[in-house]
Amino acid sequence: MKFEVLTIFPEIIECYIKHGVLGKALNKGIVEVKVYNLRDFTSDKHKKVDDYPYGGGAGMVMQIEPFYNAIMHLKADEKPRKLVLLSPQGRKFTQKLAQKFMEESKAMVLICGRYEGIDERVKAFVDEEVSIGDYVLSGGELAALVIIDSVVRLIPGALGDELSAVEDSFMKGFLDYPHYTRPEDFKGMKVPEVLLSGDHKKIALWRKRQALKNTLKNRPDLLKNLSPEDMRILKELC
Ligand SMILES: OB(O)c1ccc2cc[nH]c2c1
Repeated sequence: MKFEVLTIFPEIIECYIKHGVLGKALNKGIVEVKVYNLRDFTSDKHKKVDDYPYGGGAGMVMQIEPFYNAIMHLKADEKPRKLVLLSPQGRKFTQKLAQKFMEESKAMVLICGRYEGIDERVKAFVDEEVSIGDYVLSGGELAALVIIDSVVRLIPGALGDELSAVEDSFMKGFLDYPHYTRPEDFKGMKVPEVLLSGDHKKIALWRKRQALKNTLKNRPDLLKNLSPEDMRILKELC
């Protein structure tokens, strides 16, 4: 899987991808990330990427030319790639969309805007417009990193423990169960006895009950299409 990121702050992307799961996946050659500075695709000596909005209003708007030049540069190799614009107006990014991107795209271009937005005409050159959530961000770089991180975790072999990709919350349709590790007693805060019991059946049931309890409390919207067994457990909790 190859990601090509268009941004005016390449260091934001380059710094993050060196660490953790992404760093390991890069070292394994499972994923490649190339970052392009939009300022390298400008034609003036000041490497200008924004200008005042037509029609007036506060802030600056990113100009189309650097985006267009960068996209044409990438497309010159005529290889297929999905072009995704990160934008507050985009469709909501979900685990399901991450799975779709991983399954359908060998290469993705993640286009990061900043300022008050980008020239609307850029959208004529992209395939999708995606938002990671309903909150104000300073730019698309964080959204691009969220997409890269969540898609890479789904690539077979990207994680040391394949199970953790399946165990990650949202994959199962509800939130994760609580996790504990040593020490067993921290200032009187003890690890639940069941986790020390060695009874894997009991532990699995406890974890499922806790996951459903957390989901019911914080994200009841996720509680759809439960199995009859999960529904039975949920009813016990209500
Ligand atoms: O909601 B988002 O995912 C998002 C994406 C890109 C930009 C650029 C400026 N604010 C943004 C927000």
